[in-house]
Amino acid sequence: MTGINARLRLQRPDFLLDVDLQLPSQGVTALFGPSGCGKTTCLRAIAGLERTTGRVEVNGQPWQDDAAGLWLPTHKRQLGYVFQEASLFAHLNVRQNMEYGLRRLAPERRRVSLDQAVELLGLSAMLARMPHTLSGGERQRVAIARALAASPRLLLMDEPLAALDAARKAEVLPYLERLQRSLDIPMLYVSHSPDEVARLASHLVLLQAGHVKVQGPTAELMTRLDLPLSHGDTAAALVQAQVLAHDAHDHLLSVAFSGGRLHLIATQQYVAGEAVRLRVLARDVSLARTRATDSSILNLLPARITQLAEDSPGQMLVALDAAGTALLARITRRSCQQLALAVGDTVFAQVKGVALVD
Ligand SMILES: Nc1ncnc2c1ncn2[C@@H]1O[C@H](COP(=O)(O)OP(=O)(O)OP(=O)(O)O)[C@@H](O)[C@H]1O
Repeated sequence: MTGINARLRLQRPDFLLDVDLQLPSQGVTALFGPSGCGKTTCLRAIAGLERTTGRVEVNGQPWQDDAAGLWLPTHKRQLGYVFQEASLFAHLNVRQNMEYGLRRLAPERRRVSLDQAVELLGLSAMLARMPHTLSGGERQRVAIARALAASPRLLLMDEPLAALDAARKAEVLPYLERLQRSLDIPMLYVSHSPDEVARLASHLVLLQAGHVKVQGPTAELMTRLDLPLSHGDTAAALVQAQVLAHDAHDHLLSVAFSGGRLHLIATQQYVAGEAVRLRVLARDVSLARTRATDSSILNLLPARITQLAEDSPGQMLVALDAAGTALLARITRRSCQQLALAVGDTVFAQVKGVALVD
């Protein structure tokens, strides 16, 4: 069976983990939830670092099956584990650190070469450097490359960016995005950051007090008003679109998606037909009853209201359906009342800002 299936149960004095995870065989799945909900425990249990009852199967390979009396120790599970802090060997340089991870790996099990890992994480210029001479972000890139070079069948990442400052995070994130595009190794990624989840994960598991609250495609769960990701300043919708044209003079990229056309500023060149993923923040979307013709806003989309909910005092969230693509708008309660918005109404979504995700 393909995919990752993990049925895990662990009773601690004050905590019960009881989850049944069914994750896709490719791409990044984010494990998201409040502190103490069991994210790290899940990862450790899948890695065999924590003994739980249940069953773990990774793309057809059983790692644990209580019914069959099977429990593989961690070193027999072909996995990579990246922690918050890169735990590199201080006395080994970058190349030696990476080679260390390969000692146990039989040549026939190699699916990612050392060179490929070096290339993917942009490490070629620092192979001879010692860990203490690297920045936090560089150390973390080495730790990820080391985990990859061991050719894992599953890459487990426990808040790999959490110990980095904003600038270093911004430096490492593109490498992670590249990994999920270039490799077919599934990744399970623990994060507290809605921004990271939106940028990296195609699938999402929301954990709450040791249980799965919901699991499914990220784009879908991010726009459900009954779930936490749709609230707050980072609330956003993900839009799958196709490049129509790129105007190099105005740096304006025009894309098409199910709900119509969007225009955004992009300095990089894009080719017509290219698939792009966009993020539209709820706070960048306002609503109008009629199609404004004298607005500076280029992006105006007809959409149907599917849900309304209070976000914070005085603020409302409006979930929209733009011909099959979910969008979110955050507007004031006053505007909502003045426009007398109700579920089922057709409105015009004025989109002030659109960001390219990859
Ligand atoms: N070694 C341990 N012994 C006993 N209880 C533990 C142990 N490790 C974690 N716990 C408890 O198990 C629960 C789940 O912890 P876990 O670290 O998996 O949560 P988390 O979602 O990863 O949290 P955070 O986001 O803060 O890292 C918590 O109540 C925690 O206090």
